[in-house]
Parts: sequence; structure tokens; C-alpha cells
Amino acid sequence: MSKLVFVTGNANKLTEVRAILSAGNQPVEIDSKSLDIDEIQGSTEEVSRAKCKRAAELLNGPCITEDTALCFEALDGLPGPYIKYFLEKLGHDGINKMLVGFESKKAWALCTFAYCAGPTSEPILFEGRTDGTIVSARGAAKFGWDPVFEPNGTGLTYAEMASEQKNLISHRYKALEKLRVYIQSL
Ligand SMILES: O=P(O)(O)OP(=O)(O)OP(=O)(O)OC[C@H]1O[C@@H](n2cnc3c(O)ncnc32)[C@H](O)[C@@H]1O
Ligand SMILES: [Mg+2]
Repeated sequence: MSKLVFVTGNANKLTEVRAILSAGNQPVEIDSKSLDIDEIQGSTEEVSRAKCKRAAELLNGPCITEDTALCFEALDGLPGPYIKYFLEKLGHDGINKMLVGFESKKAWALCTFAYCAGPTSEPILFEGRTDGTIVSARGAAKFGWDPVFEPNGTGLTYAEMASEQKNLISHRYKALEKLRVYIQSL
């Protein structure tokens, strides 16, 4: 199969996806297209499907897209796919303050990859989830909410981990493993 085109406006995602897919004995190569596609409101599945379909229409060919949600147990899964806007407005401290007054600081990171074979095809989704806790920011603020998310059982935030460690347990890694199996079956 020829190279997969990953449509994203987020350089950090692209770096992680390349690192994860180049590991292992059957590497998958990625081309990228930096397009920031409008995102609809809805469930993570609806947001992912609409974005990937739009990307396949714009490219007039096959592509993958990815959506990352950060879901708080106390808020019944919100902010979910809207975490980007909460993070932009509130910052790491504000994300923590959202949970003041709630006992549970539990959260999960949910990654949804979508593959669409072309403009007239329906996207197929691949999900990965990593559970953890929202904590005060620790580690370098290089990528999104990494400093405030501590995956269970690690004692470290994503931002405190070496990229190799994050890439072995992350929501993105788990979703990509499913996508990799699918792609290699094509
Ligand atoms: O063009 P796309 O691929 O949509 O890129 P985006 O930056 O808009 O990404 P999303 O719509 O999926 O929004 C997810 C938000 O979560 C952030 N994010 C995504 N993956 C992350 C990760 O592994 N660690 C920390 N923050 C992450 C990201 O920077 C956004 O603020
Ligand atoms: Mg986006």
C-alpha cells in the first residue's frame, strides 16, 4: 500500500504518529497534509467521521485524521472533543480549577483515528483510551494537556515521561495499533 496521508494541523501529533508507526518490524510510512479542518459539535465518533470525510473530499483521495478528547469522570465525559478550546482559554491551571468541588479527578484520554478511502466512502474509526488523573502541571509544557494528565500506575505526567514511554502507553499508541492492523490487511 502506498504512503498514508495524515491530515492534521497539529505538528506534535504528527511527530508522535511517525514515531509510533516507524517502530516495530512492519513500519507504516506517513505523508502529511497540514490542514486545520472545521470540527462539528457532537460525540467523539460524529466529530471524527465528519472531519475525516471532509479531509477525503478536500484531498479527493484516501486519508487518515485523528481526534483527541480529554474526558473528566466528574463531568460525565466533558470537555471530551472540546478540550482544545478549554485548554486555549483556561490553561493548565484552569483545567485543574474546573474540577475543584468535585471529588473525582479521574479522567481518560481518548484517541480516535479515522480512515476514509475516498470522498464517496464512509470513514472507519479506531479508538484508544488511557485512564488517569488530572493533576497540577508537572513537566515541560510542550504538547497540549500533557503536564496535567497522569496515566494510572505511572506516577508521572505525560509531560514528565520520555517520548518513548508515552508512546508505549498512550491513547494514541493504542488507537494506532488498531489502525496499523487494519492498514496492513488492505
Ligand atoms: O488538526 P487536528 O488534528 O484536529 O489537531 P488539533 O490540534 O486541532 O487537535 P484536536 O482537534 O484533536 O484537539 C485536541 C486537543 O488536545 C491536544 N492534544 C492532542 N493530543 C494530545 C496529547 O497526546 N497530549 C496532550 N495534548 C494533546 C491538542 O493540542 C488539542 O488542544
Ligand atoms: Mg482539531
